[in-house]
Amino acid sequence: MLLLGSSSPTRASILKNSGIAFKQVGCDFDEDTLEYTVPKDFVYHAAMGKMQACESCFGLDLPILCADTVVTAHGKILRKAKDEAEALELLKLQSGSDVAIITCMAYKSKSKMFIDLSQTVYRFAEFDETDLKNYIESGEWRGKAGACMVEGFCKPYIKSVEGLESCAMGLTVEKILRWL
Ligand SMILES: Nc1nc2c(ncn2[C@@H]2O[C@H](COP(=O)(O)OP(=O)(O)OP(=O)(O)O)[C@@H](O)[C@H]2O)c(=O)[nH]1
Repeated sequence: MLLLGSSSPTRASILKNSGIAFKQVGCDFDEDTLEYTVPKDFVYHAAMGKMQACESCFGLDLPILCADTVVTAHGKILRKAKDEAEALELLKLQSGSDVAIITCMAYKSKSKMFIDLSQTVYRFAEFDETDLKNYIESGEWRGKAGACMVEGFCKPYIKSVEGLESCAMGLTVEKILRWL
């Protein structure tokens, strides 16, 4: 049993589908306090910040797992959109572009700690305007880095992929299975 220090429904479903026993708890860490502009630095410090916050709340009686994910396109860090206009802007940056989705995970127990920083690179075709409009109206983009949904809206537009889909969705579960 581990503590998933995350409010992410996607991360919870990834663990559930992989058969890993967990309890989901929230941890209070404000990523907006981070000023890193290099995507890998950002996700690393965000994941470590979440881990520190969780450990100070819950201790290590159960191992803790935290993670952070960003999308990058055209050298920009794309985080979660606040509203429809921002979601459209972030998705237009990804349309017809190469996009890297970077996830850093931190796992800590009383006896060991693992950190994994992985990325999955997609080459997307141009998003269809009507499809994009319907996706924005659906609200499915909410709570997702870059408003991106590789298993949903983005899937038909994938021209090539290098890396794991689980990493792109926010939890590189294949790595976690080796840690447990
Ligand atoms: N379903 C889905 N979720 C995605 C995808 N890409 C990123 N995400 C989610 O986008 C969110 C990235 O924001 P984070 O700040 O890392 O995590 P969060 O959702 O705020 O949750 P915390 O772990 O509590 O910080 C995570 O919930 C990821 O699971 C995707 O392609 N599909």
